[in-house]
Amino acid sequence: MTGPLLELDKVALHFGGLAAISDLSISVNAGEVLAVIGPNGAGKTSMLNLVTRVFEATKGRILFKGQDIARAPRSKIAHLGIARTFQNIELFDAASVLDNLLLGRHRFGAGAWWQQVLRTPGLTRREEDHRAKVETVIEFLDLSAWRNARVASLPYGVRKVVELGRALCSEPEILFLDEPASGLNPEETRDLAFWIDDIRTDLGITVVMIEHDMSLVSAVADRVVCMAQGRVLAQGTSAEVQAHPDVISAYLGT
Ligand SMILES: Nc1ncnc2c1ncn2[C@@H]1O[C@H](COP(=O)(O)OP(=O)(O)OP(=O)(O)O)[C@@H](O)[C@H]1O
Repeated sequence: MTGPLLELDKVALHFGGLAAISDLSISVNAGEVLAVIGPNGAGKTSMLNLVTRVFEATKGRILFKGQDIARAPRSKIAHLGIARTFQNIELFDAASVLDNLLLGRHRFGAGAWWQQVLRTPGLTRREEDHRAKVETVIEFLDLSAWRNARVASLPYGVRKVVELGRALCSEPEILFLDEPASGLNPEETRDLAFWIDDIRTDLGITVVMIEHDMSLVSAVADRVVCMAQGRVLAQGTSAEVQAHPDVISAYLGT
């Protein structure tokens, strides 16, 4: 594939009279960790909600591997290989860690109804494949101690890891993380930095991370985009973006 893995091309999103995103163009290269930073209300989560089709762009194109997905059905997004986590963790609290992770496999299907009724060998094989993949994710994220625990009983930091695990179970090509470090203690944030690096290096998954914690951004991002008022204000390395005068003014509100 030539060109970026994902490209937002002059995208806009309006809520009534409010322009949450205006003329936004961002490229994501395969294999990179891109951090998106910006002050509150800059449009970072809206951008992610456009790519994952929670919202529909008012204008512009969103190209994933060259295909415009700006108006694709929401149900198609996971099938294309795009996964995400949420700012406010979205898991099934009453279910176990294992069952939540198995839900991450839904894009690969549960088998036709007749296979389920007849318990065909094909279905059994498919279920075994799902279990095996989930076990690799449990090992990768060091979740084995929590495998059978109900999500509701888990500490906040572990729930965040489970949500990351569920996204990985869908074997995405690109993974969006919405404020992955929020609510984590320094040790958990350090673990997260290692995992993000391993997700890119060992699993070959491209990562786009919306994050306020600049220590995490500096530790893992190859490139940083700073958004403000629904647009790109600056982009470059973490050091370049943090030193940019427009970025400093946007954070100071001047
Ligand atoms: N569903 C919605 N309806 C109306 N306005 C919305 C909606 N979602 C977001 N907005 C508005 O769009 C703008 C961008 O919000 P968004 O949540 O994308 O910013 P953000 O950069 O992610 O902020 P934060 O860092 O605080 O999460 C804000 O003015 C917000 O109030």
